[in-house]
Amino acid sequence: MLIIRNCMSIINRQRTGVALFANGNAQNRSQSSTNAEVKEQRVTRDDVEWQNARSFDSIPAASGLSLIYNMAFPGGKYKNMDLTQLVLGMRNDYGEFFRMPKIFGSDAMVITYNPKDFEAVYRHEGIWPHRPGSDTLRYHRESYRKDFYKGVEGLIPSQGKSWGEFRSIVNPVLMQPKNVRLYYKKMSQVNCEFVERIKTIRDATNQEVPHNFIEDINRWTLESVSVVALDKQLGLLKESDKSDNVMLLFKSLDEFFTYAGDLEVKPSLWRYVQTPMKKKLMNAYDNIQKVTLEFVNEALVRLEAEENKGIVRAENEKSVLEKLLKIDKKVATIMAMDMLMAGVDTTSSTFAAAMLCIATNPVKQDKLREEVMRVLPNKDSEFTEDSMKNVPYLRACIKESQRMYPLVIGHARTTNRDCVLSGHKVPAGTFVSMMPLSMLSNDEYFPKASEFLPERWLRSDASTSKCPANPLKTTNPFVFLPFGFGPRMCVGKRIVDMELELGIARIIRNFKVEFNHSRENAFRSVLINKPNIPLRFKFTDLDH
Ligand code: HEM
Repeated sequence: MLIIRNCMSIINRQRTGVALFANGNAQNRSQSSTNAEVKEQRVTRDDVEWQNARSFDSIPAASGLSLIYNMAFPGGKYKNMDLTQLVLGMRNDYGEFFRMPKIFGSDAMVITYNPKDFEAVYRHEGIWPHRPGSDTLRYHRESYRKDFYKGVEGLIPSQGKSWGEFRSIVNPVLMQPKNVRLYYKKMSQVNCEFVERIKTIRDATNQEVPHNFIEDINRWTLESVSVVALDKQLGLLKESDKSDNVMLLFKSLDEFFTYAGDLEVKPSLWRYVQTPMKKKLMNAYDNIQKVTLEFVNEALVRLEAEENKGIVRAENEKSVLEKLLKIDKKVATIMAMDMLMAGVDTTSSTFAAAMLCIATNPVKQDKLREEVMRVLPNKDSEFTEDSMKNVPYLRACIKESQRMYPLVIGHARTTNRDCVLSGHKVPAGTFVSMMPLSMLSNDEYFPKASEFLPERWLRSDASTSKCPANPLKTTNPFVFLPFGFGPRMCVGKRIVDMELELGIARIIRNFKVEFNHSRENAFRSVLINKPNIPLRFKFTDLDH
């Protein structure tokens, strides 16, 4: 999710005319200090590739003023475009490789649509890749509520190493067999509640869920990520059981996405004055912080009570939250907040994409159900680690839907070494935005790209040399990176895998799913690609 912010902040600086004129605000300082640090650590290259490359200045440059006009002013050709349209429009106008000039205090930036460049950037990113995060969240933590955060940056606005620490804690916990079983059990409970909710909200005559089904999906994803972030179920999928705090958290997470999307993408004066939307966003951040802190305090009381009763878990059986609490309560709270903020709309959009693809491809759905029936013989069977190792078609369906409806429009890094991109010298410290978007639907990279073909992600049987390579396989792995790449790839991937695989399997085991409405413009790019049509799926109960 963060990645898109980075793409956005590139565009944003060009888009928000006023923002370009200012220098010296907290956000700009953070960004430039990162770039300065990178430049200081720079290892000078003197190899043949570097010597032969053309200069940075010879990279075709977009005119800053025309970009500002086109993005921000009435009549500008990019003015009313969503991000996907903007990115495709700019490629048409400026080509596959160009730079945004160093104007009005912003750093020079390079935008590339060339997959060889993606590979070069990732291959040179080292173990601590740089990528700026959310400006509004950083402002909340570094300025607005600095007394609370006291320098703990968290994951989302991370310039530093929080994500490395998080990954080193979370991934081992989610790999311990005992923990995996426990999380499977908890997530299965959430998924069974989701199935029951679908049965309750669907229309009794046509079996379709209401037009605002995305809200129910959001409830499900928040409930699922809370199992990890807060060691707690919130009760959002049931009619009773919801405390005021839970509803405040749900509402504030929704507001965060709406307002941050608006402020970080569209022209806004928020960096200089207290706009009404900035006030609302700061209020949403305050509420997320307050409720998360209360839930973390609750968890501490729970754990203390357990300890007093003599219940002691071995180190390798401790939950993600317990491990984070061992570092520090504040760190645990901030990391939990970030999991909640990064883990709802992202997973909901990806789930919606998968369901749209599965619902509109009945032959693939039948094939998927056959596989699911083997691991879940009954509607209420339990998932086991072994069963989840045997669902290649389910995984392929999810991957293929991420290709057809990608969550993000691109990826970004501030290079920490000199790179040669599209034959040009790009010095360390340059903000590079990589845009694979149009390639995901291009036959050159994905044979029969317009078709939903999960088979392209299945391994051909390599045990026999007679077996031909999969002809549908992508021709370039750097084009499709739904969770990013390298040390800085999505820290939530393991959690997402569990949520989506278990959730989709349970739904396909319970229902035949159809979608009998138009899918035109099914998604719209705001910070991420979000569903743009009513998700009126038809869920028909399976007989057995
Ligand atoms: C299907 C759902 C999701 C997708 C497709 C997704 C995708 C991404 C991508 C592309 C990135 C940038 C990676 C890079 O630059 O290489 C990212 C970063 C991140 N994601 Fe996710 N994400 C999803 C769900 C989640 C969830 C559930 C969580 C939390 C538990 C999460 C937490 C984060 C965080 C904290 C970062 C920033 C990490 C950093 O700065 O190093 N994401 N995600």
